[in-house]
Amino acid sequence: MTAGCHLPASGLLISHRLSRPGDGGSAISRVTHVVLLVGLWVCGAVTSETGGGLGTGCSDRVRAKKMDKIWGQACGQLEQEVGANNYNLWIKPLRLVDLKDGNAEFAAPTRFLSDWVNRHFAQAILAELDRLGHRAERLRFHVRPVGSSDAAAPRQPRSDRSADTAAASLQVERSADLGAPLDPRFTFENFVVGKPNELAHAAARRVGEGGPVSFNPLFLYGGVGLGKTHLMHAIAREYIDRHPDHRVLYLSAEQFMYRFVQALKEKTVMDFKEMFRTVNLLMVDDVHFIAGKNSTQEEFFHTFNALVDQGKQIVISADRAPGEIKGLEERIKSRLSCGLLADLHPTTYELRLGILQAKTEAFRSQYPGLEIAPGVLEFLAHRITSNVRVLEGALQRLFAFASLIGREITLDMTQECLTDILRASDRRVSIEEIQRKVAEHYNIRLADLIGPKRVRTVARPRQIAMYLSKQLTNRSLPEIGRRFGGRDHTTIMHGVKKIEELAGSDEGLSEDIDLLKRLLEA
Ligand SMILES: Nc1ncnc2c1ncn2[C@@H]1O[C@H](COP(=O)(O)OP(=O)(O)OP(=O)(O)O)[C@@H](O)[C@H]1O
Repeated sequence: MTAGCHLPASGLLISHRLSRPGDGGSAISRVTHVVLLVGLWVCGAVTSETGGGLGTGCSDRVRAKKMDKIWGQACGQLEQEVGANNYNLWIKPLRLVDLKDGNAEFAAPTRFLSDWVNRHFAQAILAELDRLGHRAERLRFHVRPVGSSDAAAPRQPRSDRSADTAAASLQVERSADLGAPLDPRFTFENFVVGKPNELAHAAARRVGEGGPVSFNPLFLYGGVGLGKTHLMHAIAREYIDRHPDHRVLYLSAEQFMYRFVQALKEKTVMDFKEMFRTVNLLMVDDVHFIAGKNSTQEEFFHTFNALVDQGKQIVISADRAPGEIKGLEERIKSRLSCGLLADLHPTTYELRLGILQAKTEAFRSQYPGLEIAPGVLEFLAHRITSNVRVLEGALQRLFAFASLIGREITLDMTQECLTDILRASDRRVSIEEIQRKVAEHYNIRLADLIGPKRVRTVARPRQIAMYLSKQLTNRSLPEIGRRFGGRDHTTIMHGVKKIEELAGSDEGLSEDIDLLKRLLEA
């Protein structure tokens, strides 16, 4: 997809060239990370600059009527296809103004909305127009308040247009009442709680309730696919349900930067600030993205402070703790660490099994009548330890495969159908498993292995576990340190080096390590 901006005489025209259906994955299926944007910013700034008619006269009025009719026909089907929330939030505010030269031209209330539609719904819209016999290659957007003027209306005086801008703002704002286009699966009810995520889950629930702010920000962090986004969506959903009149802004740090840079370019920084500083709940995903991006960090810092000063809640997610994000300014690290840091730890066997059982229940309604043999879920929970996304994908594949061939899911089928996933998982072992195996092997308590005891009988196995964690996982030294009772990364480095040295001269130790590796990789 390519996008470009042109400035025709009548106003800002954003044009986007789209790949046709079949060129790539479905646009809708890619909508996983969602922004619920309830904002005045883009509306006010862009529309006041860019309102304007497409032309006047009788033929324009006829065309406008025709376009309304076509769009009316398309909308019914689109609503079904993208769901009521997405439809109300993103598609309903559009108005079709022309179909010509391979372009489907729309009036859109804000540039943000047009960008979003273009990224996520263009293929659905083009396909629907095609189905109705109006083939177009791409969408183009005239950014202006949709309700203010149609294709036939003359350009309005500036004072009238500002009233329309307010109307458009309201339209976008009201759409929040309809609910956010959040992933419907990412709810608290669907989140399986276990030891590794219980703190993060409890804190997320508290924020979702929207009571008095007790920790600000809530900082959720953890490795890939462990449920950060799931919890963020669940918070947003719960919060909106309980406070339909509040303003929630949920976006990735990348989007924050993009919006900020755009505001700088368009000299709309004040609107940007206004939008971010008037929300009740700000949620920023993947904050590590702004590391090293100085002016974005600066703006983020001020936004953050302004909201905290007003007692507004902030929720942040990242792949690691603030102190471990390289390139993040110290003052931001310190602000982010002021609230509650909730770590989503790697899953345990019990949690994985619980998640598999819950997902199996959900799949049963999708694949009625499919049986799953005893032991299959236990096998998967034991073998696939990398992350929940992979686990979920494996189960989905199994169900799809079994339903195709119409047979019960057995252990043999599982091994055959998931060879690649199992092989890839074999290479990944969790630090927790390493610790457990090492503790078992040396017959010491797991708590001692992780704890502060310095006696040799505990300290040496601990170093072996550190060494194996470095060798068999892709965790960084600080991450390993965290899982060894919050030890500093230099301690881990020292432990790893010590074992490397000793293994060269101590045959018994080297055999022990080989045996442990084989056990862990079995
Ligand atoms: N405890 C859980 N219960 C149920 N499903 C879970 C749980 N943890 C993760 N999942 C599921 O695993 C998948 C991956 O989770 P999610 O996208 O939230 O991970 P993430 O931590 O945001 O990963 P990334 O860092 O890659 O963005 C989702 O489908 C989510 O629903």
